This record gives sequence, structure tokens and C-alpha cells, in this order.
Amino acid sequence: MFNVLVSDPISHFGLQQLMRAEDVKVTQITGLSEEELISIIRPYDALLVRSQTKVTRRVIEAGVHLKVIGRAGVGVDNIDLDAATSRGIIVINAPDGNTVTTCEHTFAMMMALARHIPQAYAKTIAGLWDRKTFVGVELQNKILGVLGLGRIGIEVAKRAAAFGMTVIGHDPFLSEERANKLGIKLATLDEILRTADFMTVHTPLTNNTRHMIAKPQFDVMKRGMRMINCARGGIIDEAALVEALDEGIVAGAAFDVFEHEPPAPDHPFLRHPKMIVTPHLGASTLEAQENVALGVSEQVIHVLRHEPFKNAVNIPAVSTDLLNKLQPYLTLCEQLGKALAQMTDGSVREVTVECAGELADLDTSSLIPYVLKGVLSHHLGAEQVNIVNAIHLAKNRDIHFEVRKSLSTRSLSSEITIRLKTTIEERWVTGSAVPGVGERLVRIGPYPVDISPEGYVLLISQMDKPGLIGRVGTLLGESGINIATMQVGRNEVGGSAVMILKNDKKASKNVMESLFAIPEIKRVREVSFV
Ligand SMILES: NC(=O)C1=CN([C@@H]2O[C@H](COP(=O)(O)OP(=O)(O)OC[C@H]3O[C@@H](n4cnc5c(N)ncnc54)[C@H](O)[C@@H]3O)[C@@H](O)[C@H]2O)C=CC1
Ligand SMILES: O=C(O)C(=O)COP(=O)(O)O
Repeated sequence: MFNVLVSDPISHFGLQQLMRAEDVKVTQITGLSEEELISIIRPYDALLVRSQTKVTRRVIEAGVHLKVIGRAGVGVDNIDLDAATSRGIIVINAPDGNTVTTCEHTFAMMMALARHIPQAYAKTIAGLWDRKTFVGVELQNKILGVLGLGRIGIEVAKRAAAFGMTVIGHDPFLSEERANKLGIKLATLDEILRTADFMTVHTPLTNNTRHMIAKPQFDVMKRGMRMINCARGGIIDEAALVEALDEGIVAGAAFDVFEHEPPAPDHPFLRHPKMIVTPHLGASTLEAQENVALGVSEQVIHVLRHEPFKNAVNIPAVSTDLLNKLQPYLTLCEQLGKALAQMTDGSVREVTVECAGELADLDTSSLIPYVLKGVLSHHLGAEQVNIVNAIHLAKNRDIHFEVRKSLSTRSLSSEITIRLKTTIEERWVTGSAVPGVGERLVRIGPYPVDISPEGYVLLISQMDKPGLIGRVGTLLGESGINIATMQVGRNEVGGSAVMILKNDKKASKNVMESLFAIPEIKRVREVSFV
């Protein structure tokens, strides 16, 4: 049974997905302080949050059974991603469900700002009929600067065009071609600051975007600009904005988000006559809440059940098409890594993944976590390593890793060679995934083999001498070890040779020592794929 804790108000409709699952027990407790969350998190396998719960390093460390943190929404700045990644906890969000709803809120804010709707409403219901103070501006023929042209920014740009606005935008990841198609003129931040009549931000809050708009930016800004922030508090420096409002640089600002939420009662935004504010309502529509709760619940169940999942924010995203092509090689990579870790002495320094054949045409960088998982789990314990934290653990240990492409393939259409360099030696193994047959080890170092990576494999390096195979067979037989398959290879008659035996049982320490005591045997290793 998987225990799931829901610590923020999440749509019941979406949660039903979790509640109906026979192997999931859902507990919903909202409004917890950090200390309270720490005190109850221990038995939970999954934590589901929105933006209120701060999933700090301390919370993550107390959640010793956590496998996944689900964010029913987009922004994950309330979750310590480094802490989750280093603990191998998958963080999942629901990236699409909040797009339209936040875009529409941005427009609601932009229009309310242009026409002073909240201020006019307050006066009207107070019994005053003031038509002079609230003369607004039109959106038509104005320049809208959009900072961050991802899902929400692009939807905002599309709607702005329908209002007759000219849209200029800045996003390091939007190509000129795509921008042209969307009718957006790409601009630098400086150009936006100097020319836009309205500016709206739609970036995530990161170390790069924190205070992206601060005093130096207000200093060059077009006088009379109106600003909207329905993304995250902290992207625009709050104190600098208040100053710019007071100096008349900014004509008005509409904010849905604050650097600290909820803001203190004396926060200057709350009583500034040129500001309008909402309490982080961008995502708060029935439709969006159902969408994000459903989306994240589905993926959390997949993670818990070890089924394929999507929308993880701390694992590099791979397209479904690429993932389908790489799928047959994922287990192979882990097994090859596992084999090498058991075959080598010394501490691991370098791991290289060399792809040959058709694989060489693909982006195979996502194979790395699987190889590292195989290598590291031998040293650190299988429980400690997974594909989320494998890269992090390798980097922490100064293990260098890279993917190389090789254009040649000696036998099968696609092969993967993993090389492991340690402080004292370098070894390599090659494998392939054969349709209908599964994973195969096709070379150990230079020696061709054909082994399915399962069970126990004895690797013996010896001198090529008559009678040796018989002696090894007898020794294993007398120890009750059944040999499933045996392969031998040599460089030259009487030279160095290898013997690879696949056994049904693990060889004991005594057996290993007896084998090594045979004078012609130079090295014996057992690789366990169990
Ligand atoms: N007020 C609310 O309730 C909601 C707020 N949000 C906020 O909106 C943000 C954006 O959401 P989406 O559009 O779905 O995310 P997205 O990931 O699709 O788009 C973000 C865009 O910002 C761009 N970007 C990053 N750094 C930048 C920089 N320095 N300058 C310019 N562009 C930069 C990225 O390249 C990306 O295209 C979220 O991260 C979240 O913080 C999202 C949903 C609801
Ligand atoms: O999805 C996001 O990034 C949001 O900001 C929405 O936050 P919320 O789920 O409403 O607390």
C-alpha cells in the first residue's frame, strides 16, 4: 500500500484518481507548518502540493520513504529540487493545466489596470460617482513586452494580438522562426524596457530571473509603463517597483504574486493607489484545478507503481519518440554498468558510453543515468541509487562521464560499449539489445561472447593450456554449481585466454579461492546480475 500525503487544497475531482486506486491510501492535511510537516512526513511514499507547502531540504530529509513529490501546478520554486534529486526523489509537475487560466488572469489584470476597475469599484460601492479620476488607456495600438515566452507567455501574446497590440518578447529559447509565426517580434530585455507600454513577466523564478527587473532596469524604462506579474514574486524587485511607482516611471502595476506569500499586512503593495493585487489566483479556476490535480495524480501513481511516467522536472526530458527508440537499451546500460563495476578494482574515475550503429544517430545522453546507476549501485547499494540521483552522485564523487558516438559496428546493428576507468585499470564491455531475444553481452574487452546478462557469470582469465576447462568444470561440479553455458576465447594458441561461465548459483568465497589457486588462472571475477 502506498501512503500519499496531500498537504495543500487540491481539487477533489482530480484526487479521486488516487483515492480509487486500491494500492493507494490518501491522507489530506492542509495548513501545516514546516515543523508539523516534518513531524508527520516519515511514513509517506508521496507528497502532493500546490504553492503553499514549502518542501524544504529538512522536509525532504525527514521524508525517508518519499519516492515522489507531485506539484499540482507549474512552478516548483517551493520545492528544494537539489535536496529531492540528491535523495533520488522524483519531482513531477502538471505543466499544461494552468496555462490558459493564468493567461486569462493576466489579461484580467491588464484590463483592470488599464481601466482602474478595482479602484473605481471601491469608490462606486462607497457611494461616490467619480468619472474623472478613472480615465484609463486602451490596449489597442500599444506595445506589449512579454518576458518569458513559454506556455503562458505565448498564450498571452496570441490574445494580445486579438486586442490590436504589438507584441515584442524576450525568451532565450524561442527561435526567430517560431516568434515570426506567432507574430511576436523578438527583442532584448533592454529594448522591451525602453519601448513597451505594458510589460508582463512569464518566466519561472530561478537564480537567473530573481530581481531581473530591479533599479537599473527601472532607470532605463519607458516612462508611464504598466507592469503585470502573474508569474512569481521576486522576479520584479518589490522595493524598486514601489520607488518607480512613486516617481511616476511606472504608471501602474498589477501583481498576483509576492516575494513572501501571504504578504505582511503592512506590505506597501497593499495600499499603493497605483497597484492592484490578487492573492495568487492565476491558477484558481475550476477547470485548471481539475486538470492539474488529475494530471499530477496520474503520474504520481505511475511513479509509485514503477510504470513509465512523464513531467518529471528533475530528470532531463526525453521525447516519447526518442524514449521509444532508447527503451530497449535502458536495462542493458544498467546491466553493463553493473558488470563493469564488479569486474574492476580501484575507485571509479571515468565512465564512457560509446554508441555504435543506428544508435549513433540518436541523442543518447539519457542513457548515462542508467549506466551510472548500474556502476554506482554496486558500490553504494541498490537502494541508494536511482536514475534521478545517479548523475548527482557521480558528480559529487568527481566521476567524469560522457557519451561518444562510434560509426563502426562489428556485428549487430546497434551496440553500446561502456568503458570504466578506475584509479588502477580500464575495462570495457559491449552489449546489444536484439529484438525478440533481449539484452546480450556481445564482448568482454576484446573477446566476443554471447551471454544474456542474468544470473551469475564467472569471468576467468587464464593461460591457454590443455585440461584447464576440465579442471574448472570439476571444481564447480564438486561445489554443487551447475554450469548453464560456457564460452572460451583466446588471442593465440598457448597465449592468454578467457573462460566465461554462466552458473545457476553464486560461487562461494572458497570456490573463488580454489579457482584462483590453479596456477594457469591469472584472475577470477564473478559478476552477479541478480
Ligand atoms: N500565478 C499563478 O498562479 C501561476 C504562475 N505560474 C508561473 O508562471 C511561470 C511560467 O509558466 P509556463 O509558461 O507554464 O512555463 P514555461 O516553462 O512554459 O515558460 C517559461 C519560459 O520562461 C523562459 N525564461 C526563463 N528564463 C528567462 C529569462 N531570463 N528571460 C526570458 N525568458 C526566460 C523560458 O525559456 C520559458 O520559455 C511558472 O514558472 C510559474 O512560476 C504558472 C502557473 C500559475
Ligand atoms: O502553477 C503554478 O505555478 C502556480 O503558481 C499556481 O499555484 P497554486 O497551485 O495556485 O498555489
